[in-house]
Amino acid sequence: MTLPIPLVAVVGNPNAGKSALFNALTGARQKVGNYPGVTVERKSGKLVLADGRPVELVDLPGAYGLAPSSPDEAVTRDVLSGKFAGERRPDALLVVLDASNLDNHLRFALELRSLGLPMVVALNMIDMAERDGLKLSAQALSAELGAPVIETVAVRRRGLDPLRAALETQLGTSPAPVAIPDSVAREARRIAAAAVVSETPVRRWTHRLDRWLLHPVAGPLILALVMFTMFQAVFAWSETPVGWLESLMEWIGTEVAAALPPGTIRSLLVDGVIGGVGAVVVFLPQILILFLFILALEGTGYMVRAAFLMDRLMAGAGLSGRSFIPLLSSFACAVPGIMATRTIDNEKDRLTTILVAPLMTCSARLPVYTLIISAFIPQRDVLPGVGLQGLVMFALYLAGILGALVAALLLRKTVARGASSFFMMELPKYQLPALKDVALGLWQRAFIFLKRAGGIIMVTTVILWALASFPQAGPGQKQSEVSLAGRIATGIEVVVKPIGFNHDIALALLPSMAAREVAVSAIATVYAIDQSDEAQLEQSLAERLGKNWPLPTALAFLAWFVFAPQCISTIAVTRRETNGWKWPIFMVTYLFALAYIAAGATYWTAVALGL
Ligand SMILES: Nc1nc2c(ncn2[C@@H]2O[C@H](COP(=O)(O)OP(=O)(O)OP(=O)(O)O)[C@@H](O)[C@H]2O)c(=O)[nH]1
Ligand SMILES: [Mg+2]
Repeated sequence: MTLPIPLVAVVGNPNAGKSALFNALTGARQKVGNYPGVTVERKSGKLVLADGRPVELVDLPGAYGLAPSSPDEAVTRDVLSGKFAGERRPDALLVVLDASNLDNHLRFALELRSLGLPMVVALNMIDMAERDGLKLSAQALSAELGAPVIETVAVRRRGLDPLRAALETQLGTSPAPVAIPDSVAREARRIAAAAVVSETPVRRWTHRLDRWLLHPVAGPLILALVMFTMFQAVFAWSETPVGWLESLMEWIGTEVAAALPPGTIRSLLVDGVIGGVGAVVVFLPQILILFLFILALEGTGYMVRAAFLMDRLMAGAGLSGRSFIPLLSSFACAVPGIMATRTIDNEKDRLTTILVAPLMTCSARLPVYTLIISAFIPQRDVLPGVGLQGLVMFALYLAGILGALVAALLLRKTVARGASSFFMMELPKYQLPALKDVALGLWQRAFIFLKRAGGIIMVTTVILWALASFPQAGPGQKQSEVSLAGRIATGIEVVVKPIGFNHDIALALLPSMAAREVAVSAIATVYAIDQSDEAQLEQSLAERLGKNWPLPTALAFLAWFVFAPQCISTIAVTRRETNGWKWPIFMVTYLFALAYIAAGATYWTAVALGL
């Protein structure tokens, strides 16, 4: 009687609850070792069957199938096929399935049947499935799979006795190998559907939608389409309300100008406050439309799916899915985004996320992009219903995202080297977004934006107005060149001329460090101060820009704003979150370098193309 005790391998997809079940079954009788040559733990333990026979249980790394895509999965495959040196081939399998995710988990089970080993299936996490309103039939599943299926809740030790009993009957049998079906996914879906006794409609709909929305090919395409539609809407829906706000600002400006005698005070109010800050405020509708989309998508449960889809892409850039939420909130503003990185426990992951967060297009850039796009990009459809302006906006956001992924990849290979961690998220059920949440979110966004306009943007614009108004130009001189601001700009212009920037832009660069929107109010103010004749007042800022700037310059300016660290608050919060000046200085340097190169490349390409 020196036969080795039977070896049973616990197999299944990652997160099926294999380790939880293994622990519940083996209790204290566990041993931890290493698989020779690989850094994967070998956990084994003893289990005593009802008849007193001992069995050795080994907990294998999670895998999605027999074709390995990672070293962990290779260990699992090799152990199962008996090719792993130093490990004997298991005598039976304990296959663990997540009941609430059955169609995905069944794929591996269908492949495992081809091994011809005795098999017992643990239908685990049955508690989660029940909570979700899903009732399954273990018998039906057992009939389909040709193996005993036991319902378990590993963390509550539910179903352990029937599991041991099933192992007892299966051990020693030798089932014939079952060929792997041609379409494993389809067969898995069929079996999963056959095992469903009842299901709440919400769960059924969630499942049906996810089949498309999380599909490896269709999913990312749909995500791109959703984003694309969002930017089309930002332009298409905002035209009328922006027009109203523009007329309102113009009316206030005319009334105030008429009520006051010409002079410094009138210029401060009309050119600085109303002309400058007003030029930013008119973009409120666009910001609200953008956030209407983001909030509504969040409310439906789709945003988490977007994170799930992005996870693979981000892993490719060395970021984990955990970075998604901080990066997503950076679309509103990099400051809360960088603060949200505190949820990332891996230091290198966190640093990388902080360093690339400013590349996500924050809402402060929206007025700048919109102004330049409406001034230079013709308002026409490239395809029926697909506006060119929205397309350019989409491209700018995409450029920021791609820039962030490439930067992350490079940072991960250099200053922030290290392994990234895997992230598992729970996908909520789909629902209609709560109107109240969306309304509240929009109100908050509007409030933040108007507070910025009345605060930092107004203060910076007024300072700029003062610098741009004095000293006053004599006859034949241009105010924007003689003034203090003008002279500073002439100095900056030397540095930015090679990338196609003009005096207007040079003047806007410095004050827009306070808040990016100031790029708009600064140019508006300087134009307002400069213009002598009333006829020019009639033109919108976009119209005037369109006449004064060459197209390559405008495009270079856009490229600059995609990458430049044009914001002091972001630098300050980076200093606070990284405890020192090293990383903020690094960030500012690489982003300015990137912006300079991108703007220059854009300018010279546009010039070469004769635009
Ligand atoms: N509610 C519930 N949670 C469970 C159950 N079984 C496991 N879990 C939880 O699910 C998570 C994953 O369980 P693990 O046992 O680590 O899963 P695993 O299959 O070993 O995962 P990998 O080792 O990554 O392949 C843990 O948080 C467990 O506590 C269950 O039956 N019900
Ligand atoms: Mg495990």
